[in-house]
Amino acid sequence: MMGPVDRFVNGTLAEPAPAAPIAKGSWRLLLTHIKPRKWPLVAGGLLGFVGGIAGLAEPLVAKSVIDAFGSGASLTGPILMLTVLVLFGATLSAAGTFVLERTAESIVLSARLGLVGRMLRLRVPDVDRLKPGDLISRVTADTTLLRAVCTGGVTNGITALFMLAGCVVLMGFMDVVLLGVTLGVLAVVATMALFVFPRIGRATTQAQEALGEMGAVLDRALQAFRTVKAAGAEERETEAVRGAAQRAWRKGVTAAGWNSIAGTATWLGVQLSFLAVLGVGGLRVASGTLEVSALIAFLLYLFYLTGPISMLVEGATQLQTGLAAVTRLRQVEELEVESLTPGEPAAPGGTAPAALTFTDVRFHYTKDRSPALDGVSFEVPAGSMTALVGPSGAGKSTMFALLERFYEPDAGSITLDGRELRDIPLPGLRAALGYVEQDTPVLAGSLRENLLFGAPEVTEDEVAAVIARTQLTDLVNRLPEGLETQVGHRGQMLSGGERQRVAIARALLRRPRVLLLDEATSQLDAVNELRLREVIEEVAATTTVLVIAHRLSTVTSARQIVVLEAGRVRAVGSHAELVAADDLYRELATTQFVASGEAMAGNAG
Ligand SMILES: Nc1ncnc2c1ncn2[C@@H]1O[C@H](COP(=O)(O)OP(=O)(O)OP(=O)(O)O)[C@@H](O)[C@H]1O
Repeated sequence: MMGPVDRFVNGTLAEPAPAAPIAKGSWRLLLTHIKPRKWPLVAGGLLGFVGGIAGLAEPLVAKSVIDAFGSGASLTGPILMLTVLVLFGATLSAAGTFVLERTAESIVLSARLGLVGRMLRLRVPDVDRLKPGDLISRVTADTTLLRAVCTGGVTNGITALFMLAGCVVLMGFMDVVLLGVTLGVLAVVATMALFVFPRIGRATTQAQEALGEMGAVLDRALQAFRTVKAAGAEERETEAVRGAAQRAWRKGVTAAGWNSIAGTATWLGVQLSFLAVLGVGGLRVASGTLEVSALIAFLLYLFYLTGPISMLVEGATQLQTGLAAVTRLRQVEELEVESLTPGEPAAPGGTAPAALTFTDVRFHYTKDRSPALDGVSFEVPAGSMTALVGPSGAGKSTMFALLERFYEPDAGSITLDGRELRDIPLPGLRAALGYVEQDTPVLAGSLRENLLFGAPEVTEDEVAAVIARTQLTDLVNRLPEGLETQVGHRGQMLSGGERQRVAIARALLRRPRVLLLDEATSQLDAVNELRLREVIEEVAATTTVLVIAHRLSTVTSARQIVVLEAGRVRAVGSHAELVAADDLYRELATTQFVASGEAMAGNAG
């Protein structure tokens, strides 16, 4: 069966689809991240604000120091006060910055934990569609963008709004007409900003998407590291990563361009207001309706306004960046996750072998493709071995995927000991099934970690018993550090046969009621072949075994063999019966099963 990684290994990377617009729900999602930490954010903002006001008072105190020079009064008092004010302002500002940054880090952490918590519980069809590298970049890079929105976006924005409001009120006291002129000019600038901000958001989303693509290409190259080298594809893969990196750069530059337009427009707005106020104010002074001092004070306020307006623009920009990130987080957060709360055991019977039945099971991966399973019915009796055989693409792995409920059938019924699979809580169902995949069944880490992967609580005695059952004792004795030996990325340090038996041992340690075994297609040497056969036969004596068989030695030891072709059951029977009665089976047995013709003839006879 094709895994999610394979799906992205084909072909070169296409240009990403245009960035999804920032959806309305993103605002809500941004708030849900920020809301639980609103008080620390307010506290940090307030500390910074008060620190800033203390800074504003410094010139006044400095003035009294200078006045004291002139009048010959003692300097100690004013200097002491100035020192206290400087220290006070600096301490408050530093504390404010720290509280803000810490809160922002906490928001990033909780967004990451939330995503990570969902990631491994996503449903298989969704992960088939998404690229692993892109998912990783959502957890790492996109969450980081939330930091800026919390520190700059929210707090700067709120502080600036306060300052702006204060300033506008004071300007209104000075002269309402001039305030009208100022606001008129600024309104034009604000309208322009409304045009620019969504573009900053869109460019940021595209930059993040390109970054995700870069992660995806890197991931596929590292997953298939040996293949990349063997195929001499280093340069092409590097080029693909480079392409994605450059796309991220281009979009980053676009965002920077819009950013600078927003900044310049702000500056221009204030300058234009200044000219307009100077013109209108000059006329009013000339006509005697305004005092010169009021005009000067008004102009000073106008310059003071530059600060909060710039902060506001910066805040709005950062808000757009945060929204872009949140939009990408939201795409993952909206995916359904599997319910993994521990449920009742799969069915009464503890670890006793279970029977399986498929009744008229139909299943499509996608609606535009022909069905992978098209009315499949057969039974797997408890406590014996059933082999599934059929040409490539017949639907064998799909059956395992439906049994594990990675996908749900479109129609028909699958039961475990008479109980519909969909009525069994997922953890219980998966605990009842031991699943050995065909590819990469061994993970990086020690041999012990690999064995205990699905059952961390088993005893040493159980581990020893399963090692003996799966004929791994020699291997463990041979390895320099026994069970503690590191097996390398995907178990590279073990042979194919050993990997398969380690995976079987891992599945058995969960004491499954049915073992689903997707046999490796690779050729094993005679010793490993014999061992595998003995292990499977031994397991089948006490557990139900359903095996996707690629070896003659396996099919000949199966109680029954189910022949699949193009999603349908073609025949069911023993090896001898099928060799006699089914053309396809005979052909598979002579040409496809991994074994010599002599063995086949001998077994068939
Ligand atoms: N995740 C998937 N998404 C879409 N189509 C898929 C997916 N997995 C398998 N298929 C398709 O479904 C059909 C059955 O595939 P399946 O992997 O079950 O075959 P198989 O009998 O196990 O083949 P093989 O022996 O080569 O592993 C094939 O046509 C395959 O291309």
